[in-house]
Amino acid sequence: MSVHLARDSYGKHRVRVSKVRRPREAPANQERHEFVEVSVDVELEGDFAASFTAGDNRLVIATDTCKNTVYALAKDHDVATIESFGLAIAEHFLERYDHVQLCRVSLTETVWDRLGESLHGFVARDRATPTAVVTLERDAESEVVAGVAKLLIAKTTESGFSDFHRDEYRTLPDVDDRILATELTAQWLYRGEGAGSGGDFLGNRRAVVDALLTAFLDHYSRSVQETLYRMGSAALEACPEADEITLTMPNKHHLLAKLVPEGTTNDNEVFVVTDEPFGYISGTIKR
Ligand SMILES: O=c1[nH]c(=O)c2[nH]c(=O)[nH]c2[nH]1
Repeated sequence: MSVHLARDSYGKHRVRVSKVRRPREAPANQERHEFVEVSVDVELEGDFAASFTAGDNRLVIATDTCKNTVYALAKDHDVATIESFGLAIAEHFLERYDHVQLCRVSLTETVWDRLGESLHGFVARDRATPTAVVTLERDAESEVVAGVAKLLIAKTTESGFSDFHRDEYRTLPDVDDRILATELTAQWLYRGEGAGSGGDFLGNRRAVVDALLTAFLDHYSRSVQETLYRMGSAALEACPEADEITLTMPNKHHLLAKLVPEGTTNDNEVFVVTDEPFGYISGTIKR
């Protein structure tokens, strides 16, 4: 039997690093700190086939070395955005190692919000997580996919679902007033110029998330599908540098509860919240 290595990559995942930005103008407990935390996945492709097929490790940059590199770069970089930090990491691997052909860096940020007015106290936000996937390949256009995950949003009216396909399997009635709830994931793509280290990733991120949330609310939703398309279109309008955006919007169902005693009315007030099964709607909108 003849086989060959069709594709390979390797690297280190979940390199978790935090950074305190300190002005160093006063004692630690009297100066205002900034605190960021990022989980980084580094993947390399290049001249590594021999390590798979012949046990030849000479060109292998150990995954442990990949991990050390992330910490080393975190010292020199301000980690102002995960997009720019990801670019710095990917650029390092391509510049330092001629035999690396492609470096993909995937990052997830744990956002620490300032605790009140404290100089150095923070509380973690476990929602609306910023994400980024940076892919740099030799002699190819750079690509940065910025995103947000776990953005749980709901509206308690201005949503319905009716006039959908009728056949013998359908039991769901038309409804013109329901809860629309979803855990939004959005990923928008920058290519070429827009994917450079000079990109305004933070400003664009704010504009995209703002546009998504505004568009979630600004219309009567006839379906998750329609709302997804309107949200994605608004995001592209708000961020000219992004070429396309992919949204996934699982339908977090809130079903009208049947109340006892028999005959009690439920005027759209009490709902059964179900995790499974759930509707899953996704779409990519391009310019
Ligand atoms: O917005 C919706 N889209 C669907 O495709 C669908 N299917 C369903 O059962 N409820 C809904 N709601």
